[in-house]
Amino acid sequence: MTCSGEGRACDLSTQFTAFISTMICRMAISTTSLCEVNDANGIYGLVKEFVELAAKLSLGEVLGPLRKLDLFGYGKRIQEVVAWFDQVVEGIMKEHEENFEGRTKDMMDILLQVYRDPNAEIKLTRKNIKSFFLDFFLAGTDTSAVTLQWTMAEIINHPQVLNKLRAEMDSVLGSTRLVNESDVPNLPYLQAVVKEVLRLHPAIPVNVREPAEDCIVNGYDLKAHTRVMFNFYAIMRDPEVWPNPDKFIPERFLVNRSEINGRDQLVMDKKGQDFTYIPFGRGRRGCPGESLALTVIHATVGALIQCFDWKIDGGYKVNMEEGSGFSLVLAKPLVVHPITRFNPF
Ligand code: HEM
Repeated sequence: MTCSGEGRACDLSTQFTAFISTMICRMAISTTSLCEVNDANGIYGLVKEFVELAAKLSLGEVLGPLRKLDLFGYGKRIQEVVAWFDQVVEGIMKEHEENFEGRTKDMMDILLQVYRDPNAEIKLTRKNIKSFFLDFFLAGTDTSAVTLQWTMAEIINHPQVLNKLRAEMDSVLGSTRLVNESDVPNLPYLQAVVKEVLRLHPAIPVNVREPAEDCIVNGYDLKAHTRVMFNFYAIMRDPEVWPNPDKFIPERFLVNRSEINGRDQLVMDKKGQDFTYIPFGRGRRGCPGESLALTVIHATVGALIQCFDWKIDGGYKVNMEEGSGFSLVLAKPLVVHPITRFNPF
């Protein structure tokens, strides 16, 4: 709203990262003071550095026995970052232990309760809690933020999709109120758009698994502890499964109109319920944040569509080039001009 009021462009990439990081911090530790995206010593800064170093370290594994020498110093730096993260989270834990009266419980309070409970079914150590938070921030922030970027980029580049989304929202919500989470089941086209974005631009394009025992997968013998890489990106663009695999076609997830409540509606197709569609992985180690991520992404995209028109400088399309990093990112930041069309505040 501020960018729109001042008639200036807005860097949605940065805004989405800040938004998701703030949301996760609020849920996890009820504060946002340690979650500034630009604070190198805050939680997000540490997690970001950890990811970058971890990527360099895995690359260093190609050095074989030489990696033990830590030629580039990444191993030493990662230990320093982990020690600093440990210290920051220890501070948050102490603060939660000292001031828990009269507050709504957050995720840290619940984990500390289990840690203190001598009869708890699962014994948690302080280290377990810290590792959990590292995993949670690592896996939860960038993934949702980049999916929001790709979704807005695809919508801006496909005006016919934007018009269809607006028509659906107008018919379900009218023109006087903002979308909220409970509306999402009634917005199948919005769900299909996000689904198609996750097919084309999975936040985690490649995944690694390591079987604990010898096993056979698809006719291949795998020895225990063999690292296997899964290319989610290629699986979800397989032309044998997905016609026009590189095209953005949300309708592929919808079946023909049917009569529901006396009104014509689009209905979600079952497509994507198998191993050909796996943006969140599958099985025991599948993403535990899937429903949280989808809830936030649907409501956020819905609100951005309702409230603004989006213009690119010079009227060009968004550059969809892919960048490199832990998550599949847009190579260039998504900088756009929002023009207010509905202000619910
Ligand atoms: C669009 C957003 C997201 C995408 C595309 C995504 C995708 C994934 C994928 C592909 C995996 C690996 C699954 C596997 O190995 O089978 C994963 C794991 C994980 N995700 Fe997500 N994720 C998203 C959002 C979130 C959020 C919001 C959270 C929590 C706040 C979260 C927490 C986790 C955790 C903790 C793991 C590790 C699970 C484990 O190793 O057992 N994710 N995610």
